[in-house]
Amino acid sequence: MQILVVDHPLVAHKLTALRDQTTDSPTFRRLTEELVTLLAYEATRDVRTGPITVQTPVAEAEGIKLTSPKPLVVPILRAGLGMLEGMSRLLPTAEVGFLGMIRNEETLTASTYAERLPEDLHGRQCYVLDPMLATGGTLAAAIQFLVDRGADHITAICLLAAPEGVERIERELADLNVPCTLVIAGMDSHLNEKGYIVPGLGDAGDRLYGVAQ
Ligand SMILES: O=P(O)(O)OC[C@H]1O[C@H](OP(=O)(O)OP(=O)(O)O)[C@H](O)[C@@H]1O
Ligand SMILES: O=c1cc[nH]c(=O)[nH]1
Ligand SMILES: [Mg+2]
Repeated sequence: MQILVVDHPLVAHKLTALRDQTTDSPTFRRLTEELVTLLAYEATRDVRTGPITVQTPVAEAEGIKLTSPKPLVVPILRAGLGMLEGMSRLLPTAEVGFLGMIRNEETLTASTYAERLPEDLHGRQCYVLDPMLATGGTLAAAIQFLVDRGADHITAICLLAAPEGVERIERELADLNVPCTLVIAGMDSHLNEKGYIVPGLGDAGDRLYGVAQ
């Protein structure tokens, strides 16, 4: 897996504000959207394009356009939903599929509770959105799910990752014959005993949407 930590002062500035526990939910949602748009700029460098000629008022110009099939953006509910608007701003013509996944906070095992994706993903580039890559169980399962449906190019966009989670994904998906890139705003220090990213930003879903019951 190729890993890209986006090194930019605006990304670092917004990420710091996001981490701050005094940042309220509306501000957290806005910062998440802004950060994702910045990350998406880097994450879409490999988006598939083809040549096109357009007529300017002056002359013909050679250019490019996004090709078919359209890229598929896959936010992982709940917290990944907070990243969709920021991604759509950059890739408005992409299609969107949904995966609902929850991590059991005792066992730290991820399970899927909802899925609304095309049955056939052959030839599709997929952009997975999830703010937190902690133990890596959720993202590893999501990537495997998309590859099993035929996706042939995966880019995961996360805000924060823990080294343990990245290692797990690299280990579990070592035999994947699909190019896989991870784009993140920051690589944090480690996981604590509860599987939270340290220093992290807390529970991303709760900070976006309030405490789940
Ligand atoms: O790398 P992992 O150890 O699997 O943990 C990361 C997952 O945990 C969070 O979701 P959560 O299960 O809290 O669901 P939520 O988005 O509904 O809050 C986060 O958004 C990831 O999906
Ligand atoms: O630090 C963490 C770990 C998992 N999920 C979160 O929202 N935050
Ligand atoms: Mg959560």
